[in-house]
Amino acid sequence: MSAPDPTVGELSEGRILAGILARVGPSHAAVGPGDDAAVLAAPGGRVVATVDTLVHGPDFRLAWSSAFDLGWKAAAVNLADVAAMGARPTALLVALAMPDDTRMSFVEGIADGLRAACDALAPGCAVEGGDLTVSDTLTLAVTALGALDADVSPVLRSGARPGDVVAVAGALGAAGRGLGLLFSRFTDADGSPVAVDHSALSAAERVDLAAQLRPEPPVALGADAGRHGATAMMDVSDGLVLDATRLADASGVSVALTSASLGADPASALTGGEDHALLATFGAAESLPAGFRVIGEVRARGEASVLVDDRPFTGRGGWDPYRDWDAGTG
Ligand SMILES: Nc1ncnc2c1ncn2[C@@H]1O[C@H](COP(=O)(O)OP(=O)(O)OP(=O)(O)O)[C@@H](O)[C@H]1O
Ligand SMILES: Cc1ncc(C[n+]2csc(CCOP(=O)(O)O)c2C)c(N)n1
Ligand SMILES: [Mg+2]
Repeated sequence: MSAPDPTVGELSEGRILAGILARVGPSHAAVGPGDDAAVLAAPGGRVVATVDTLVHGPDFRLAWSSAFDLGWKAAAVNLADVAAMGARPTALLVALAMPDDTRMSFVEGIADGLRAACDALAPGCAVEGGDLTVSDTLTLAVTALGALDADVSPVLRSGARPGDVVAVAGALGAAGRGLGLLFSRFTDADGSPVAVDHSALSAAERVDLAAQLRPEPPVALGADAGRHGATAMMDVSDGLVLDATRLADASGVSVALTSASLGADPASALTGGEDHALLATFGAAESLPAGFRVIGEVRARGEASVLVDDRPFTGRGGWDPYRDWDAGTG
C-alpha cells in the first residue's frame, strides 16, 4: 500500500503524470497531453512562442510560495509575454524538475495553480504537454504558445515613435513591495526564508504579497492593445525603468515618464519588477483601449533612454539575476 501522500521518489513517472493530467485539463488542442507531442491549431498561421523558467533560489523560495502559487506564477509570467506581443495564449508546455522527496500533493498543487491561472487570465489556454525529470533544485520551465489573428501584426519593442503616448495596463510596484516584505519580515537571523504569518500583515501588505506570489497580468488587454494600434509593447518583468530602457533602445527613442502618473508609490513603480503589467506606446491620435493609462510620452532619442520628470533616471533600477542573486545565500 502506498502512503496517503507519497513522494515522487516512491512513484513512477506514469503515476505522477496521471496525477497531473487529472488536474490540468481539459485540453483545447487537436492532440493534448499523452502522446509524444501535442498537436495544436495555428489560427492566423503564425505561432507566438516564449519560455520562462522559475528556479528555487533566485526565483522563488518554498518557505514563501505554495505549490499553487508556483503553478500560478509560472503560467502568469508566460501568459504575460504572449500578451505583450499582442497575441492570445493558446497552450502551455510545462517541464518540471523535482527533488525525489517532493510530495505528490505538491505536484497536484502546481497543476491546480497552472490550471487556475489559465482559467482566470487566458480562458481557452491550457496545459497541452510537458516533461518530468528529477533534480536537486525544484525548477518549472513553462513554454507558452499563442495566436495572432490573421489581420493583426505582432507588437514589437521596436515600434515606438516620437510623439506616441506611453501607457501601462495593470499594477506597477506591488509585486516588488511584496518581495521586499518577504525579505524584510519573513527571514530568520541568518537571512533564511521563514513561513509568512498573514496575521502580521495589513490589508495593503496582503495585496502586495499576492501580487508577488500570484501576479495577475492583464493578459486579455495585450490583444486589445494590438487591435487598437499599439506601436510597441512589452511586459514589465524587471522594473519599469529597466524595461522602458529596453523598449526605448529597441525603438531608437527616449521614453519620458511622469512620476505623478505612477500612483502613491512612484519609487516602487519605477524599480519594482514582477507585476507583469503591459507597457505600450500608442500613436498620439489613437484612443487608448480600456484598461490602459497614460504615464508618459515618447521623444526623439536624446542622451538618456528613460527620463523621469524630464531628468535622466539615476537610481538603480530593476532586477538582473546575474547581478542581484547571491548563490551563497540561496
Ligand atoms: N538562451 C536563450 N537563447 C535564445 N534566445 C534567448 C535566450 N534567452 C533569452 N532569449 C531571448 O532574448 C529576449 C529577451 O529575453 P528576456 O528573458 O530578457 O525577455 P522576456 O522573455 O520578455 O523576459 P520576462 O520573462 O522577464 O518577461 C527574448 O526574445 C528571449 O526569447
Ligand atoms: C526568492 C526570490 N528572490 C528574488 C526574486 C526576484 N526576482 C526573481 S525573477 C525577477 C524578475 C523576472 O525575472 P526574469 O527576467 O528572469 O524572467 C525578480 C525580480 C524573487 N521573485 N524571489
Ligand atoms: Mg517579457
